Amino acid sequence: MNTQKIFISDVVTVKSHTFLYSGNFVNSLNLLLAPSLPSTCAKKRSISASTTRAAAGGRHFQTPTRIDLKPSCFSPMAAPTSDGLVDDRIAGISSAIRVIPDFPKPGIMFQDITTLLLDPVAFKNTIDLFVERYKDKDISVVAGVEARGFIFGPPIALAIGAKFVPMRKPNKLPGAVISEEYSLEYGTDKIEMHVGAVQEGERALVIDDLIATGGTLCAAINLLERVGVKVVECACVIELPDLKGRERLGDKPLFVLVS
Ligand SMILES: O=P(O)(O)OC[C@H]1O[C@H](OP(=O)(O)OP(=O)(O)O)[C@H](O)[C@@H]1O
Ligand SMILES: Nc1ncnc2[nH]cnc12
Repeated sequence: MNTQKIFISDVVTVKSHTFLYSGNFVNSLNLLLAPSLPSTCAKKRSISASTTRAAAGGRHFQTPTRIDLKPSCFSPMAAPTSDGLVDDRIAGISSAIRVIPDFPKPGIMFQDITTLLLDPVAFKNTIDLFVERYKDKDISVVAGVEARGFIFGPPIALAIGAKFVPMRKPNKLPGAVISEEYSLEYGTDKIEMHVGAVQEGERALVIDDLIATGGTLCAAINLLERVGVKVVECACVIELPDLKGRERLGDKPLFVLVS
């Protein structure tokens, strides 16, 4: 395996939460860290058509219609595995993630994992890296956060012999639920879990595609801990470190592949 040394940051706690898509600052990060990226990374894309989507919690985004699904810019850097070494599969995962400037609104560099899903090798490597890490950790619950945690969570759960528990946006689950509210830039949002999906004393992994401010993962952790589940770790494909979501998780370990 080809490896290189990488710094891993520690986990600390912050209390406040502001929801934001990681915009300007990730933009500058990409430009700083990836001087060899195609120049289209820095340019605004033309929007050929748009539709308005009302998202959960009242967020309204102008959604550009795109023509191609080929990677046009790449995530700037591969993140470490737990031992401070970079697995050589990480570079392929990183380069399969497309970055869309100005989506869903101007100034935001959207980390698009749909291109990762189009690459069976990179997608499998993503799942394998998580499975290798969690297969011997006595985890009985993989909790995935809607929507993109539903893509990565189930194959990990199947591979490690755990159940998959969806943590859904409000009013989607048909049975009795417990809810956890969390703050957004403007207003609040909520995630919900079915009552009885997990039992006190179980050990859980929380999985999502990306951590930005950390509000979503915090809410997922709180939901599980409220019913007596031990959250062993949170795992994401992507971390946007400058948004300090890791700090918001307090002493809860966070494992990411790409940042
Ligand atoms: O760390 P945070 O600041 O909480 O942000 C991270 C969350 O934001 C994105 O989901 P989004 O809320 O856009 O929902 P979606 O997956 O349904 O599009 C992402 O998939 C995470 O779940
Ligand atoms: N920049 C970003 N790309 C994709 N999902 C996000 N969720 C929050 N910020 C995001």
